Amino acid sequence: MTGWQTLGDSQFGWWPDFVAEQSCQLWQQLMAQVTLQTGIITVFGKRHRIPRLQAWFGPKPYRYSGETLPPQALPPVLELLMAQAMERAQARFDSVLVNYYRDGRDHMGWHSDDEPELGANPVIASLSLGAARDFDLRHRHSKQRIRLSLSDGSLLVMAGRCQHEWQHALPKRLRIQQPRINLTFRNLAG
Ligand SMILES: O=C(O)CCC(=O)C(=O)O
Ligand SMILES: [Fe+2]
Repeated sequence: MTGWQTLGDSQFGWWPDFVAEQSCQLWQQLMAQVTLQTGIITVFGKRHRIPRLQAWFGPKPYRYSGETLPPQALPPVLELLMAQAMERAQARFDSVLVNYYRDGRDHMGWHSDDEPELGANPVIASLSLGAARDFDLRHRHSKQRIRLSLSDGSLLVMAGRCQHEWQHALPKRLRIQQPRINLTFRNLAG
């Protein structure tokens, strides 16, 4: 399944070979141009280290679970990838959240990207490099589940009412020892 697919009022786009050039070259450019940070979230008044590293680039701050990442200009490699992602997704992006999963212990829990600053029906493009990881989708009401494998060089786009109808997660995979980079392109400008 390559290209767009509609499920209810949600659209999913999938391009497994989105990265045409050498993905290891891209990996090296990202590592040279991006400073990764340990994120901290506050849950019930307690501060926790998030189970991955991250970096935020865009004209506005990014707020999540009591933490704020300041605005930061995109480095050249991310400007280029963002332009390519906009063309593919047929959408406008101005920001990117970089997630770095050091190994299969790093993960991301169930959530929707439904922060008000993303707008009503945000288009989010997710580019993956490195170790392939399972990506789970769960319908909020029917509880239907879909599992994708986000492979090296792939682009997944979530559009339409995706963030209302579905939650997603990147589960732990303890056998995986290689790292993975994920870039999620978003639009905060409105
Ligand atoms: O790493 C992934 O594929 C998921 C990232 C994600 O859901 C997010 O940044 O909101
Ligand atoms: Fe997400």
